[in-house]
Amino acid sequence: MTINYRDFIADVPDFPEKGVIFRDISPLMENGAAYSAATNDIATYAANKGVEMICGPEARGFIVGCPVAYKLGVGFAPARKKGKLPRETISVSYDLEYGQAALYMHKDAVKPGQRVLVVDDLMATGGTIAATIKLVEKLGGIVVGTAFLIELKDLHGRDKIKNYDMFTLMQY
Ligand SMILES: O=P(O)(O)OC[C@H]1O[C@H](OP(=O)(O)OP(=O)(O)O)[C@H](O)[C@@H]1O
Ligand SMILES: Nc1ncnc2[nH]cnc12
Repeated sequence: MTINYRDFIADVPDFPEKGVIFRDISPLMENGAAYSAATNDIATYAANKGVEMICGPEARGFIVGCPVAYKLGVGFAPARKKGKLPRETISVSYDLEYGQAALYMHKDAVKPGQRVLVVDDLMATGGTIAATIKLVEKLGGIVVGTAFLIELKDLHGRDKIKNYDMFTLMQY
C-alpha cells in the first residue's frame, strides 16, 4: 500500500503565533502504518549512506530519529535544550521561525569519525538542523546526510545546509 504522508499532517493556522501555519505531525505518529512507513523510508536512506549513529534535536527529532536508530541497530545521540543533560556538554545557539534557542550535546555523544545522520521532523528556517550539524561536527562526527518528514520550502532552510545531502518525505 502506498501512503500519502500529507493525509497525516494537520495544518493549524496561527499556532503558536499569528501568521504561522503549524504542520502538526501527531496524526502521522498516531497511525501505525504511516509512522512505520516514514521510519522505513528514512532508514533506507540512512542505510544507503552507511550511517553509524543518528542524531536529532529535542523534542520532535527524537520522535523521528529514535525509531530509525532502532530499525538500523545503531545509536541515537540527543541534542537537547538548556539544562537537560547532566554531564559535560558543548552548545550552539540558533534562531527559530518563532524565537531564539540553544542546543546542547554531551561531549562524548558522538565519536570522532563516526558517520552521522541528522534527523528532525521538520525544516523551517533551518536554524535547528544547522545547529545540530555544528554540534555533531564539533564532536568530530561526519554528517553524511540529513532527513526530515517535512520541509517548509518558502523559508529556504535548505540554503543553510546546502553542503549536506537532504532527504524529505513532504514539502510545503
Ligand atoms: O528549521 P527551524 O526554523 O529551526 O525550525 C524547525 C524546528 O522547530 C521545531 O522544533 P521546536 O523548537 O518548536 O521544538 P520541539 O521539537 O520541542 O517542539 C521543529 O521540531 C524543528 O526542530
Ligand atoms: N510551521 C511549523 N510547523 C510545525 N513545526 C514548526 N517548527 C517551526 N516551524 C514550524
